[in-house]
Amino acid sequence: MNTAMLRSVLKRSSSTASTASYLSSRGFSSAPAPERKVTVLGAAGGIGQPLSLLMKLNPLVSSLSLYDIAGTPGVAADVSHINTRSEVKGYAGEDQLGQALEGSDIVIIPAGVPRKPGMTRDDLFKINAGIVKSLSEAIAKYCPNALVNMISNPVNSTVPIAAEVFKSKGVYDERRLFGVTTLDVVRAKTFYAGKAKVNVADVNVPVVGGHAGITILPLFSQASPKANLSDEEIIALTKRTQDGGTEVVEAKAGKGSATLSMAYAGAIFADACLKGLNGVPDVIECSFVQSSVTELPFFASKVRLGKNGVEEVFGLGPLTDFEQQGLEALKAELKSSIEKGVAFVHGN
Ligand SMILES: NC(=O)C1=CN([C@@H]2O[C@H](COP(=O)(O)OP(=O)(O)OC[C@H]3O[C@@H](n4cnc5c(N)ncnc54)[C@H](O)[C@@H]3O)[C@@H](O)[C@H]2O)C=CC1
Ligand SMILES: O=C([O-])CC(=O)C(=O)O
Repeated sequence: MNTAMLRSVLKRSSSTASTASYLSSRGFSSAPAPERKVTVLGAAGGIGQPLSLLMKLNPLVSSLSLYDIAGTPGVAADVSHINTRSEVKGYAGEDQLGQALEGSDIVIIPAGVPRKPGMTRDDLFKINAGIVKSLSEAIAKYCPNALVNMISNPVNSTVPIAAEVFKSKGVYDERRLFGVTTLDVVRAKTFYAGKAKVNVADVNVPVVGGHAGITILPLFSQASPKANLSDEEIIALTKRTQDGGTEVVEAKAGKGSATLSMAYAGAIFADACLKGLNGVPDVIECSFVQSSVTELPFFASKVRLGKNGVEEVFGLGPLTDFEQQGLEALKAELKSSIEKGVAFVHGN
């Protein structure tokens, strides 16, 4: 995939018309893009490898730093031969983590264990909470101003863990911490396009709430282009979006969870963050961020990305009765996942 092809892929998947028009009419190919360092933590993993590939294809990246506990020299050597803008460096093991992070504008975190059939995302907490805590401590030390894109599950808890670590180190800026929920949006768009028989490239669907089971709430009433779907079809689409991760976990039958679609979604979200940092106007994506949209301290909704990360958190807009019920139903689980993350950092 050359730069033009990548741009066309990103254009097609953009959640906003303005982002799409930026890509088509105001791309950085003619004007030099600023230097940007992107670091992937967990770069040798199932998500990390294809995500590193996609970030290597992104012309907005000048330096690509690939870190894992092992295996990164090979991934970095491989990816580094691709003839695109960024310079690639691989770092393996904790003593190289500082170097990997220093000067990062964006840190993407797909480090941690994935689900096996029968597990919930919360079952990953035991292992991943500790991984995310120690990586967040390193980010606080080496690149406290970076935008953090949290992919590691359970996102509903790992984002609050990172927030508490950053607070404890005195570097928390709520505008710079994101739970990556883009895969929920990617799925909602795909499933909606199939059911509504519309061109998937034209589809937009906001997905709000969190990133696990019923906390994933797609707002199909706000989907565009409009389609005349029955209540039963909307219920089925909602359930399929909520269970999208489990669908992949079961199909992989013990060999992990979504990696390729997640790498794609992670690349879309990081690209949006880069554009925001670079001052591109009206870059809007859904993300799990600190929020006052509901009474919960973190919540996924549409956000506007800018030079400092989150510039604006959008409200939910008008909801149908079905969506309103879904919103009320998700709150208890999301609240307890957030509290579990906070409690983990404070040792209780
Ligand atoms: N937010 C989302 O929508 C999604 C999140 N995920 C989550 O992403 C995570 C990663 O999934 P996969 O890539 O499939 O798993 P994987 O097991 O294939 O890769 C994880 C990588 O993390 C590395 N790692 C472990 N501890 C580390 C540490 N302390 N520092 C740096 N790297 C470390 C491992 O060495 C491995 O290379 C899982 O928690 C999974 O549940 C997966 C799909 C979607
Ligand atoms: O389902 C999982 O465990 C991985 C994930 O978050 C997703 O695919 O949405």
